[in-house]
Amino acid sequence: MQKLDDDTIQTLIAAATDVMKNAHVPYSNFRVGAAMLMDNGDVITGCNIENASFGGTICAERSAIAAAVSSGRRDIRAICVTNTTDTRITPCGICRQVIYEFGQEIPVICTNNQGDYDIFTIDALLPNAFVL
Ligand SMILES: O=c1ccn([C@H]2C[C@H](O)[C@@H](CO)O2)c(=O)[nH]1
Ligand SMILES: [Zn+2]
Repeated sequence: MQKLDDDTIQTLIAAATDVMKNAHVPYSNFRVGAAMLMDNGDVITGCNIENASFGGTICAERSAIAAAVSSGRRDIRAICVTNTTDTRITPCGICRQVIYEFGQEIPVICTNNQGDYDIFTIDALLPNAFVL
């Protein structure tokens, strides 16, 4: 896995934490924030967006990826995901598949409300991923 320096990790945690304020979570009240480091150094964020039709909910990770790809950027160097609890959450199965689409070596920084984190490659989180 490519080494991520601690400054970069802290920047991503801060951005993921900040974007949680925008989460639309009237059903679960569970805020999630994602922040991605792009190849050019930009940080692109996303929050979860819930829907009355629960299956229409978009996770923070896919929200960030949709924002990046829609603006023509798809070189994801790392993705950080955080939440407001003391659990270091990992991306759901759908998000793992979507992250994998943009690179099997992408580091996923999984953090909690204390700033504790674990880092896994997406390949480790989604072994034997589906590919076309
Ligand atoms: O990695 C995750 C896991 C869950 N959620 C969201 C979806 C839903 O709004 C809420 C509860 O599942 O958390 C994310 O955004 N990312
Ligand atoms: Zn998800």
